[in-house]
Amino acid sequence: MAESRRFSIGYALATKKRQSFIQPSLVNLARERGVDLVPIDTDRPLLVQGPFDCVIHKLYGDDWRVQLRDYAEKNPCVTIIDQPDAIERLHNRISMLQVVSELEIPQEKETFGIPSQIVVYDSVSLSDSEAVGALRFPVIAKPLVADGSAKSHKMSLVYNREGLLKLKPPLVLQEFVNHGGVIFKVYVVGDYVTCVKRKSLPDVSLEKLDSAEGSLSFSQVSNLTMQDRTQKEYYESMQLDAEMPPLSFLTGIARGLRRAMRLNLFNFDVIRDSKSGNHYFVIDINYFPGYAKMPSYETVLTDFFCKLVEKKTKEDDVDFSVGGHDNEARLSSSNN
Ligand SMILES: Nc1ncnc2c1ncn2[C@@H]1O[C@H](COP(=O)(O)OP(=O)(O)OP(=O)(O)O)[C@@H](O)[C@H]1O
Ligand SMILES: O=P(O)(O)O[C@H]1[C@H](OP(=O)(O)O)[C@@H](OP(=O)(O)O)[C@@H](O)[C@@H](O)[C@@H]1OP(=O)(O)O
Ligand SMILES: [Mg+2]
Ligand SMILES: [Mg+2]
Repeated sequence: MAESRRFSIGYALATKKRQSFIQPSLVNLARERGVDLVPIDTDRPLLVQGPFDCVIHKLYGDDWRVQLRDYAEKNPCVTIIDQPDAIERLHNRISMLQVVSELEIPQEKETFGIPSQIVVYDSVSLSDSEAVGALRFPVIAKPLVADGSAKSHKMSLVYNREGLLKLKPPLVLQEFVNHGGVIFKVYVVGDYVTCVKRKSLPDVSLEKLDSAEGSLSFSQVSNLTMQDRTQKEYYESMQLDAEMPPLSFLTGIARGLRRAMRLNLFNFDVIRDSKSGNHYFVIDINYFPGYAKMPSYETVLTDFFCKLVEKKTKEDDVDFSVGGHDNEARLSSSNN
């Protein structure tokens, strides 16, 4: 990167996300390496802001989509990370995991899939034996829409049919898989992939299943803050000895997902089936997750920003903007 040339990356993030992601340590490191991180004021039209070399964003709603589309049309050289249409797939818990089922990756020692699940659109279907008949209890009831609201993270562990009746569709009923209480969060930043362990829901024994009544509500069990994670109980209650899945296995899934979804910034949650030991389930994919909780996030993100702007200067002829059609080619070329 030429020393005199500086690059500007605009970020459009909700307040909570801005507070966690835009840390001085990230801003300073990026600045030292020639990249200025510039806030986008969401109360003013995007079109009058900038100039930017690149825009990163995590905002919901049609207004933002329209603004981005207009901006990209007028600024075709600005790289938009990521395309709203591609992000949209992650706002529905069925389309989110569909992409996992469609991945064609040779599976050897370690195998993966998604838990059995059905979508329920109305309360009548909750008492319909045919609709729920094929599911094995316990199940997790998840709101169908994953739109970033607190409501979209409210889940219930349901032990039996009775427990289904008080739920509020539209929702996804997904079979609960015993997995030893540990979840693997796989973070993807462009072609960088890393995995961390977090605490998850404990296994449900057959005795518990027989004796438990109805359902149990919970929300974001694995999304603890930095402060929470330094607490003694967190480490004590977690099986720190749980072995990580091989990184090459997770990287294979990550690359497949990145290519299929045409996304650069996401993470996915993986659990290991206690019954088999080398079969894994992908249970959730999140756009622009809590990267500040990822080890060395400043370096990883700054490397990604630098690669983006370097590539942009080298490949000005490749369209990576909203509505562009060359993403696939560009993603594959950076996967090497
Ligand atoms: N099928 C499953 N089997 C066992 N545990 C599960 C299953 N699905 C979800 N869980 C547990 O419930 C938690 C929440 O589920 P999920 O990750 O789908 O919700 P979320 O609100 O989208 O989470 P995030 O905060 O990662 O966005 C998981 O982290 C895991 O502990
Ligand atoms: O800040 P946001 O609202 O984007 O919260 C996201 C949260 O990140 P945070 O840790 O920065 O809060 C993520 O945590 P990790 O997977 O990394 O643990 C994950 O829970 C996403 O599902 C959340 O996105 P949402 O689904 O609500 O849009
Ligand atoms: Mg999750
Ligand atoms: Mg999620």
